Amino acid sequence: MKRAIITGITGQDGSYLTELLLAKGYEVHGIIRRSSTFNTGRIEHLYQDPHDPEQRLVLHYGDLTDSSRLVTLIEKVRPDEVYHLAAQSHVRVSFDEPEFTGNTTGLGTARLLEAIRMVGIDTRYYQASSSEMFGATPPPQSEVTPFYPRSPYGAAKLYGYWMARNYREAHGLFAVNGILFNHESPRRGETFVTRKIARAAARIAQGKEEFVYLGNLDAVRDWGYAPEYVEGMWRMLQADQGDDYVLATGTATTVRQWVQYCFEHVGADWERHVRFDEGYLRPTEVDSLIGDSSKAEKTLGWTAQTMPEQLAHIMVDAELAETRIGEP
Ligand SMILES: C[C@H]1O[C@H](OP(=O)(O)OP(=O)(O)OC[C@H]2O[C@@H](n3cnc4c(=O)[nH]c(N)nc43)[C@H](O)[C@@H]2O)[C@@H](O)[C@@H](O)C1=O
Repeated sequence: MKRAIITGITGQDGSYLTELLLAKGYEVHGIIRRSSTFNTGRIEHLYQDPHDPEQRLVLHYGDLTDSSRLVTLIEKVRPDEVYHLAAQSHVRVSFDEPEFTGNTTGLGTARLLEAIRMVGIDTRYYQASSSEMFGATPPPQSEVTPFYPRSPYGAAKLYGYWMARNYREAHGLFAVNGILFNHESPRRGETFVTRKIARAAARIAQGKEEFVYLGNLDAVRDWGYAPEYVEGMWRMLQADQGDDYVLATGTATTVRQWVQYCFEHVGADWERHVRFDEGYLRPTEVDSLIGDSSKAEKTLGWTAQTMPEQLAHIMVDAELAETRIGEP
């Protein structure tokens, strides 16, 4: 039985990846941060009885700022595969908390890689790199596009990217960078723009809210469906050697178009309900991200199946179903 460690298991991607790996027969070890409130909502359906001998999901407390804990966990689990997904992942927040973002998203990666090297195990390592690393470089962006990060988050991710490459080249680690463009789902955090809008459209249609406050509607993003992207992560670690891959749909959508997709789906006029709040603007914006994932298609046989408009409908439908629960 293969064993995997996932950092960031409680997040959107962590939860879909856990489902995928359990279905493939893996034993999955997740690292979670201690909190006084429950933070395991996205994986609860997978983690029912810790005393069940059939239970193949094991959770461990740990944190990316705690190197000795990372060493003991790697030593204890001795994973065949490590998926490093944990990060302070909110771009806007990274402008307010640049040091924390650098410490977790950037240095946290160095701590994990160094833990693997210190324990000396033979494992395969997935680094959650990001299209934010391209920042100001115009689209289309591929594996050979120069980087120009425009936020503390993008800069921290770029450090992680180069650390993973360095461990591959200097220490012979099977390390992979998955340069993933935005990928969304009903499990997306509620402050990211796709989920925020899908949720608002549903609630406005149900008469629970009247307005949604947004920042820049002109930004262009390449939004794909998260469950397909975690399949791509797994494929990267099954390849013959460690390499870097872009995963994207190749489709450009503005935030405004996303608003239209969501509001049209519930039959509401978006212009009556969307208001501007400058608090959601960023000091520097990434204007346009559109990925070219032809290398992943050629090498891994991976292509995005769900396109942005269909994705918007999936997310709005999930919100409508969710908000109806418990209604009289
Ligand atoms: C690949 C990359 O993908 C994500 O980063 P992001 O693209 O910044 O995602 P977002 O959903 O926060 O913003 C998308 C766009 O939408 C604009 N926007 C307008 N109005 C609001 C607004 O009200 N809220 C937010 N959040 N954004 C807004 C905002 O200015 C930006 O242009 C993370 O997963 C990150 O971890 C990652 O790696």
